[in-house]
Amino acid sequence: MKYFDWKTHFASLFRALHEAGYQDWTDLIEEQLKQRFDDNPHGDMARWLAALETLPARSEVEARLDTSAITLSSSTPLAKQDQVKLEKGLRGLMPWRKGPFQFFGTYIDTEWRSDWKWDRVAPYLSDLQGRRILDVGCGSGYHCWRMRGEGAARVIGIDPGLLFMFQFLSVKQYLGDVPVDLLPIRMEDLPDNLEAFDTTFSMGVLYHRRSPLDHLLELKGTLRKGGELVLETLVVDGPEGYSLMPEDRYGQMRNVWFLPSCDTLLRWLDRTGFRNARVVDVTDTTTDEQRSTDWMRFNSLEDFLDPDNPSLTIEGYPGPKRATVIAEKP
Ligand SMILES: Nc1ncnc2c1ncn2[C@@H]1O[C@H](C[S@+](CC[C@H]([NH3+])C(=O)[O-])CC(=O)[O-])[C@@H](O)[C@H]1O
Repeated sequence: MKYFDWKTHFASLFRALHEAGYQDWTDLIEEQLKQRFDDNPHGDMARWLAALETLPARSEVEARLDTSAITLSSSTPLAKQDQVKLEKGLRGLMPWRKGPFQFFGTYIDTEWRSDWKWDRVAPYLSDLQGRRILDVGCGSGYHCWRMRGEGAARVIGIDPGLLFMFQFLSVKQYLGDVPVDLLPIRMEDLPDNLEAFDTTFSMGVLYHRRSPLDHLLELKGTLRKGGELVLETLVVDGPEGYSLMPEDRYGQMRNVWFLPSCDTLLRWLDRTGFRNARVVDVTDTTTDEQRSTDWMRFNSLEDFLDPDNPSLTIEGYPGPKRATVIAEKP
């Protein structure tokens, strides 16, 4: 079994947390990472590590973090055998869901056009320059890179999906010591009331939580006073107070619990102590934004909608519509 040297990998994050006075938090994360990587390693980890190691070394890498595809380039062209290695390594990290990315000319057309979500959210954010940011449920870290591209001082993404972490590392290993990290942990694993972040994002996570109000309270606890919450989630049409709980799956997704109306969502934010909550965007998710590609060959949104009426999910619920809400912690 190949060993992932997580202590070395996360050393600069641990150092930064320690310097910021978060020693308890560091100890807690170290314990969780030890469990994930040493005590109970995922069965595919050796394969993912091998894929990562297959990626060819490159010098003088330049990154563009402010364009629709996170783009890595270098001044010297890739030799033929390195091109083969690059393709093999990146293919070894499939399925690629959140992106897109561009690795030295190889474009990863991910299942999701995550850049479209970013374009909907970004115009409404407080300036990210110099901010400390938490991105809960960050997937491959695509949006974490975009946040850094907007000048964030430190970005921490958390997501329990380990393949996402290896996809994230495929970018990060070319960039050296950048203050952007992805921790493979869940929101519930963070200490309560960290009050450490200027902006916390939770995009695409609330409907996966059985207890959405507790999720909002947990998010509030991560923010400093005056910090900003950016919440994006599935919503349904309906009056204040209304929310849909699917009988079982929603659009074939398991673990979908509450889909509130926008007004209900605003009330939830108000009742959990946020201020100035406002809906800044509501958009139907289309099969142009979420679809199967050469880099994610499983079924996608088109297969999860009613073939006779694509405005409904295959289970007969209203099709996916997502709202973005911004609010402050008083
Ligand atoms: N308890 C949890 N704690 C942390 N993460 C979780 C938890 N439960 C699920 N996740 C993670 O939240 C992400 C939700 S996807 C949104 C990605 C990105 N934010 C996007 O907006 O494109 C949306 C979707 O696929 O439905 C997944 O990567 C989960 O592993």
